[in-house]
Amino acid sequence: FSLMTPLSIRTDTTIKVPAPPVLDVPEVPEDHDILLRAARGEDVRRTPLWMMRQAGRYMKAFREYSDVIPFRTRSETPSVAIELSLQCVKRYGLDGCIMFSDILTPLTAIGVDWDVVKGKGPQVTTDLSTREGVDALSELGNIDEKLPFLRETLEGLRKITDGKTTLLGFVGSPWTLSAYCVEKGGTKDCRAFKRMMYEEPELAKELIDKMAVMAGNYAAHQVDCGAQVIQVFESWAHHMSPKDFEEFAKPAAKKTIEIIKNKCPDTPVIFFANGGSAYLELQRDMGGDMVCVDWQVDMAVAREILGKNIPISGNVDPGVLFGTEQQVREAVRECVKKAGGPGAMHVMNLGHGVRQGTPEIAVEWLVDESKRLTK
Ligand SMILES: Cc1c2[nH]c(c1CCC(=O)O)Cc1[nH]c(c(CCC(=O)O)c1C)Cc1[nH]c(c(CCC(=O)O)c1C)Cc1[nH]c(c(C)c1CCC(=O)O)C2
Repeated sequence: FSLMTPLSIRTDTTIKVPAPPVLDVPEVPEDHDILLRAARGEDVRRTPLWMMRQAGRYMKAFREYSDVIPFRTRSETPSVAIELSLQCVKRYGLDGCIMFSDILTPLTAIGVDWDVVKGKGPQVTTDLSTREGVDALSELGNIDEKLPFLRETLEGLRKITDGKTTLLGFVGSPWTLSAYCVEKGGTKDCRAFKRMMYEEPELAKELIDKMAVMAGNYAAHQVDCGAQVIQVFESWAHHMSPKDFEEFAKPAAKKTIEIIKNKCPDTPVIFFANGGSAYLELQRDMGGDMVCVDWQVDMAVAREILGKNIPISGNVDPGVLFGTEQQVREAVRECVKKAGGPGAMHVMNLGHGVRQGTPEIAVEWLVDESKRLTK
């Protein structure tokens, strides 16, 4: 799609693809790359912030796209992906801009078919529960050839965000990606993948290992395209016991992180295990630079378990955004205080993604309160 052509998605709807956007937020010299610097553990004057799922359906401006353009078209058309990544940054002045994409996006390049179906969520159609399925996976290969939109999106975003906000890339963790594939989408109890893990542990580990290599190289490619920080999402940590995490997920996530750090030693890596705060002590040695914690653990407890020297990210309860202004502001103040005070090796975030239906004004309160707190 060229930037100026109208993008016809349905016969009854035409949505104009925006001209290349400018990021109309003031440049604050002392905040230049504040998120990047905090993720590296450097001294900063306040706690920087971004939010998981900051680009999403809670925003009216986003729904104008998501109501009419299917997910994959939206995330794989650079001009649209750039616009959707920036909407929330422009509106709220966030310190981080995460590219609009999905953890499933790279699966296409290794021969896995998937889509996001309205009302159903992600759906995987390739069968990866068998030996034949796992053997049939291809190597990631040349990403610029297989997923050309990625470079265009990230390079475009970096040009616009440079000096104003930090550009984040991301990947799914190998265990979560494998589970998504074997479950063929969302799941209540992860039954099919658990069966594979217990009945055929070697096959499950082979699949997870292939995902580990893919995710590491895919993330390194994002850095090559302009991403400044990488977050690794173990989104389904809540399906794991500490033992499962140690045996199946952790070695593979460490391998992904190791690949990224070997190829991009200067790029901070954040590891996030959603629902994994019950085994935070197992996440001290992931090999990344920062641990992001979910909202089920008190920030003071998380800080205690991880120690003062590990940069920490999180963990305001996304549900608080349905509360009053006072409650939102209080939650931010408490989180910053418990993490060690403004700028104390902490990146403010929610403990998981912004929920659908979240009032847009509540996000304004959260951002405003975070930015008010300085050293
Ligand atoms: C588990 C996971 C997925 N995708 C992702 C994760 C890890 C983060 C987490 O733990 O939540 C990662 C992701 N997905 C999306 C982003 C964009 C950047 C951002 O965080 O703002 C990111 C970082 C856009 C998206 N990816 C998806 C949406 C919603 C569907 C849409 O916009 O049409 C968005 C905004 C699709 C998707 N993709 C996935 C889910 C659960 C869904 C929602 C399904 C639904 O509610 O219909 C898988």
